[in-house]
Amino acid sequence: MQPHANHAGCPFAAAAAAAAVGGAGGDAEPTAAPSIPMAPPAGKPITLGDLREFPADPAACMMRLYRKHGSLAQLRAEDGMSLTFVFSPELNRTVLSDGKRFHSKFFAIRGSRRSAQRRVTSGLLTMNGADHKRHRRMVMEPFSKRIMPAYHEAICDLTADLLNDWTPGGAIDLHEEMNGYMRKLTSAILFGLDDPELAYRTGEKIDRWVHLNHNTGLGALVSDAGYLESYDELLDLAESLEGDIEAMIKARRGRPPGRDVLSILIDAAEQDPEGGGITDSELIGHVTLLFGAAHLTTAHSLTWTLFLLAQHPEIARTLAREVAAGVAGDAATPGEADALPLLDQVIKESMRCLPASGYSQRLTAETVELGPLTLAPGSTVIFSQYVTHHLPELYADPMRFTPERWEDLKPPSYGYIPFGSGPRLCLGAMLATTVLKTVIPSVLKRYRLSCVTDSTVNAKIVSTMLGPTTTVPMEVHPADGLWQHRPVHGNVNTLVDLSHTHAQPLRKAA
Ligand code: HEM
Repeated sequence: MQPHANHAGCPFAAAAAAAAVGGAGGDAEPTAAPSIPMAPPAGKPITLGDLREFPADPAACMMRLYRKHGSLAQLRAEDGMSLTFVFSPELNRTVLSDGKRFHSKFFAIRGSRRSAQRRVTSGLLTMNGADHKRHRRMVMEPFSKRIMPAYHEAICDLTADLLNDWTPGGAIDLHEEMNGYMRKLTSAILFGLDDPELAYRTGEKIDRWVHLNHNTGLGALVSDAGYLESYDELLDLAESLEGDIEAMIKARRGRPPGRDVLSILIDAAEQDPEGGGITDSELIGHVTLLFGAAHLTTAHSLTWTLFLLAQHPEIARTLAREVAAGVAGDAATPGEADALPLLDQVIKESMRCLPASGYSQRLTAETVELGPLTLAPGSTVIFSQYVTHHLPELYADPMRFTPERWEDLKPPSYGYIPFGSGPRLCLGAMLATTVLKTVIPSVLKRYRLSCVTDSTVNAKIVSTMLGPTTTVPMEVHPADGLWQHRPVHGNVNTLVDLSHTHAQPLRKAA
């Protein structure tokens, strides 16, 4: 049993924070233990401290390190274990574009070699080099542009169901609504619409499994004896999950090709021009990863975008007008959505201010010199969307939600990375953008949302994903254009500046 192990550079890296602190393990190259310095070596961007500061509050910890050291920083513990952070576009490029020296590693808990846990964690993120390249080409297939219309139909149907359940004058927890919506949508897109209940149940299991991976990782980190129990539960759940997905693979093989991701993947694997295809256990790993990668990231992005609109009434009102003028039916067609400039700016700005993927990480595959730092093989290097997106040299007044900045802003490459960049660029970016560009206009066509006065909205980067840790209470009103700013409490105010937003001017009305 190996609950302490390594992690992936992905929003799905459920136990990533814990694993990052756990350091190299699993089947990684061992990290050489450097001698223990009593004070940081002079001239090096090193802070000596407790590595648990990082998972305790990743955004605050990274911001502290950035303020102290600038774009390269290392947090080093007394025992010599360290986490190295890069924040600038140039250093992001160094780390993200070089898959040979900077490996992705799936999150900690891989299970023993023949366990179901090992197989469900055998997705793209455990692969590097030629293996990753070959599998990525096959896994890419269901996310190509020509397949998007099939998903758009499912997105519209489920959006209509969601919005039919809201009533003007009623209240919702936006966080819960968006999570539930994305669980249904991800299940439908991945596993098909012909057995939505089985698809949804499997989705629920994957969610639970992701959650347990995180808890088990953290439990191991803080030496909580309870983690052993959750580790057993995790292994049981992995077996049950594997059984469900195996049954679905078997059922798909007996049928004409379907339009869900699983069917397209089975097909792509059978036609792999290089031969080799995808084994069933690799398929199980890919599908589990895809679910985890898609669900919470997109749900958080939806929640943050609608929350930020409710906090910025001028922008919401102008966007609602743009939508009313540019969308003929209840839901925007892809063509209509692409012709809404403010919608595009709002989504870009929301993913800049509150990026659903707050950081990701790599492991050095060999000794690497990074500025004045020498990193031994197996060292953890973290890059952060949250910090890079708040660099004042890239984004004026970075704490403010200002969609109109995107009218003429062209950040340098690797300076705006909500979906990562380089050889591991998010495969679902187009799908996630289609979801955002369909759901947001549909909500605005039917409703106006306002935050509940004096409610508390807290947020944190958990398992690499920046999402709410509380409810996000909203009042639902008819689409009457009367958007109002209602202040909220909570630490979301430390992540994005929500003060005086009602007075914020919008330079150009749509
Ligand atoms: C708003 C929603 C999303 C965000 C913010 C997001 C973000 C990211 C980021 C930052 C990475 C790169 C991680 C790294 O370099 O370590 C990534 C990778 C990935 N994402 Fe997404 N993602 C989203 C939605 C999706 C969806 C909908 C899917 C698929 C259904 C998906 C599938 C993947 C996969 C498979 C990878 C790994 C690619 C590889 O290693 O080659 N993501 N995502």
